[in-house]
Amino acid sequence: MTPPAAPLDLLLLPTWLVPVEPAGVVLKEHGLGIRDGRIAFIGPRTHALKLAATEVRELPGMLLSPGLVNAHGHAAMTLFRGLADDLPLMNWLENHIWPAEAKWVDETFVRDGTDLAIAEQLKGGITCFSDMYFFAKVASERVHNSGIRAQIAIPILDFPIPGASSADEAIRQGIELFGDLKHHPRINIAFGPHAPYTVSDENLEKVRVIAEELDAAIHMHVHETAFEVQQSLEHRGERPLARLGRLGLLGPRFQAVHMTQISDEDLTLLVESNSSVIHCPESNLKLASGFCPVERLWQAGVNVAVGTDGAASNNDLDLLGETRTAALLAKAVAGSAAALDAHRALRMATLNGARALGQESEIGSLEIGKAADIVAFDLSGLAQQPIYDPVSQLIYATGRDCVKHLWVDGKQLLDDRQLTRLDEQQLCATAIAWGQRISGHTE
Ligand SMILES: CSC[C@H]1O[C@@H](n2cnc3c(O)ncnc32)[C@H](O)[C@@H]1O
Ligand SMILES: [Zn+2]
Repeated sequence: MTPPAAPLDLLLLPTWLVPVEPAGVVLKEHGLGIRDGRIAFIGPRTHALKLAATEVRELPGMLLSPGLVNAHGHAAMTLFRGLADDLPLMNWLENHIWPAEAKWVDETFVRDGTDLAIAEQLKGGITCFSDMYFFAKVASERVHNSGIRAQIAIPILDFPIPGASSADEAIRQGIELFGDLKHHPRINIAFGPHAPYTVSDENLEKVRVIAEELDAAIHMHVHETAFEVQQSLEHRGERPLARLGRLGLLGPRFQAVHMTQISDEDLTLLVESNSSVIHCPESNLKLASGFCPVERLWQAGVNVAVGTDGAASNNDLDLLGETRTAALLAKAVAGSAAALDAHRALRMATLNGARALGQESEIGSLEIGKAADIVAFDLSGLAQQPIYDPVSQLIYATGRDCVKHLWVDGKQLLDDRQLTRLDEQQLCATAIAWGQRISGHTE
């Protein structure tokens, strides 16, 4: 006789359950059970109600989906939100953001800015984010404390940055943090060479060797603008992606952020290397950087995920809104209304993000055995009625204010829109104080 299964810790009974895998499926009258932080049951409601469960939550009018994965951002830059708007990339970076970072970014800044970013992301349905910012150890501590999941990419540039006096120093710190956190259940350390125009061949080679040795991901801004490609052609005689290919960086662990410029040769390199592309449409629009041809990449078989980029170039960390922008923009860029339909857009914001971060066996879809990283969207409001296809409604007609509950590893981090582990009022007060200091109102 097989012993009866242990009771579920939690049984969720939503109106719609969208597993994302298999693609295009919407389950009605179904339940999802969680045990020990993992998805232990998905099945018809009638069956679910016969199971022993410590807690049962009816979720009427709600759609349960995998937590959103924000595949690119600079978390602590929340404290620079709105500091330098309406500028093109290099002017924005060189004349505004890098000077502000040199003046203000220290461990306290990263602590407070990362906490603010985590809170904003949890409230927006994001259960996992990728971060690429200074003082990565501090960011990893904030992720650990908050309960969210993250990939933390160690920033590497040829020049001194806050927290590291050289690329060698940054790489050394990265190796140490990788070792410290290699068994962490929610944190992965990656290497983040900033961009082709800020990292030499010599330092890129070092990153390749270390990432290969540790089996770590490489996360990098690539082909963000036409200017970047043109400069590289003028000074090096090759396109940045081709250079990365020549140096051996491309591969399934490579995450190319932006990719607004894609030649036929670039596409072949991405496909053959099985690299992922991280699309950040709102940052690309705001900095007038260009358009990533998502549908062309998708049809060629490239894994495309979505990211917000930092709050200084977006200016929010709203991945649901970003996904809507991505879906709309993809149609305009492809010249086809069928490009990036709502179901594929949701897949891009969940399972593709998980895959880009090397996490698809753990997260990104609601499947038995995966971590219980789940979000409940409330579709009962008037702006969502009537509902023919709840996924269409979610992508095209729903804002992040409809995020009602959220779990990471089965732990509830958002309950009825309230953060369970972070103090929202305190976070606001701290952010306001930083804003006053930075804009020169005090001190
Ligand atoms: C490598 S640490 C982060 C570094 O990148 C800067 N940054 C933020 N957004 C962008 C972007 O869209 N393109 C290039 N660089 C960006 C950030 O300010 C830090 O200096
Ligand atoms: Zn970025």
